[in-house]
Amino acid sequence: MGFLKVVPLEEALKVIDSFGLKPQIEEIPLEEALGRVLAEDVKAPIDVPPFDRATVDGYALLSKDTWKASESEPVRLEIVGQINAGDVPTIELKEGQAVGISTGAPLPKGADAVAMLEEVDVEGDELIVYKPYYPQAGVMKAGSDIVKGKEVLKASKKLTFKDTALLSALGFEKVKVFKKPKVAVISTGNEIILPGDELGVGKIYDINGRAITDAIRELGAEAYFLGIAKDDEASLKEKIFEGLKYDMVILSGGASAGVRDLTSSIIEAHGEVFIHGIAIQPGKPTIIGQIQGKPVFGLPGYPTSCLTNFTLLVAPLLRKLLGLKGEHRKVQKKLAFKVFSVKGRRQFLPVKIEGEEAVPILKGSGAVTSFVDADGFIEVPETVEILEEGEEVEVFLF
Ligand SMILES: Nc1nc2c(c(=O)[nH]1)N[C@H]1C(S)=C(S)[C@@H](COP(=O)(O)OP(=O)(O)OC[C@H]3O[C@@H](n4cnc5c(N)ncnc54)[C@H](O)[C@@H]3O)O[C@H]1N2
Ligand code: MOO
Repeated sequence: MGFLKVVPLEEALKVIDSFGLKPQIEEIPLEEALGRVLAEDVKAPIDVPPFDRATVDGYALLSKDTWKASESEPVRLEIVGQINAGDVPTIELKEGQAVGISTGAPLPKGADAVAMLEEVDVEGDELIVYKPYYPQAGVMKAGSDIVKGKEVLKASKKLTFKDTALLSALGFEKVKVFKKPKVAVISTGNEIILPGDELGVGKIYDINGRAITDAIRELGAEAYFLGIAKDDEASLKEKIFEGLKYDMVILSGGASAGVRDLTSSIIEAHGEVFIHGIAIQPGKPTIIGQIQGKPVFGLPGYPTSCLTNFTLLVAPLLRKLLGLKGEHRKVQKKLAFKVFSVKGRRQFLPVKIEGEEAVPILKGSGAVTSFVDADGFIEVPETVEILEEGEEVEVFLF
């Protein structure tokens, strides 16, 4: 067993593209839409508010009746009833009339302003008005918040509570969103145990399973952690086949060329291995294959290699399936100190951002803190061996 052929990153990305996975759309209740990605542009089907409504408790009236009103010469209007929020107004106001109205109630026909309760007096069925009211005073016009037909949300938007509030205001009971891809996650290795298990000699707690599962969830997709497969054919095969219930399978560990590294031979036995080895550092021992038409990724065991390759290979696929647009977020920083890189391998160096500086983390890909402490990574091309202190670098944020 050995690496079949180490290929450039672009070739690995082409293979992933050739799986031909496309975003799927589903309609879900608004109740479940928070955090989901909108699959279509949304136009307002109604005016908001849907009717001219009172913004204060008081009296609806005809503004022109009040234009001559003053403290010394108040205007008297006849009170002809009361309209409360939720009522259907049947009254049509005529000159010289006013009607009691509560905040949120629809304005009756004829009325074009509302006088606040505190500003008027009532004597019997007479309203005494002491100042002029201009048209629309105390009124929120139909469509003044959102006008019918306006585009309010764009496809590919991850819905926040503000967006779901907007959709609710527009009366959407259901929303079209992109389906969440379902991903099976498997850690492999006789040495890997789960938190809660006793830490025997030679054992280590699982990092990759947790990291990948939660990275997938953070993107908005569904992750199913199937636990740890032992380094034997039966155990690995069982977990991989369990994983084929989902849209794709991600394994970590067992991807390099050691004698125990069975992942590649199992994929080959039941499907195809397209790639076994990518010319990047970290992350060289990576497998991309398929079984029963489902993509199967074998990521390296070293945690930082595993997470880097998840970020470079799997996350873009998941983002595409989730309907998310936009490239990796990048920032320009200055390198905090000189670093040496391996010639002939494209390197992704984890860095921490401190102010205007990108500080390289040199603990190696076997360290969990290489990615936990990192804010992102910088790319060093194959041809570059030295990056100088103070050099401008582009940091791809995690
Ligand atoms: N002869 C060669 N050996 C190795 C090569 C190579 O090119 N030729 N590459 C090295 C590099 S680089 C990497 S990266 C590792 C990756 O190897 P595997 O993918 O086979 O991973 P394992 O051997 O299973 O594990 C490596 C390391 O990571 C620990 N590990 C594995 N899974 C987890 C997990 N879920 N959580 C935490 N830690 C994990 C494992 O215990 C090992 O210490 O191969 C090198 N060897
Ligand atoms: O490829 Mo390993 O992933 O260099 O650390």
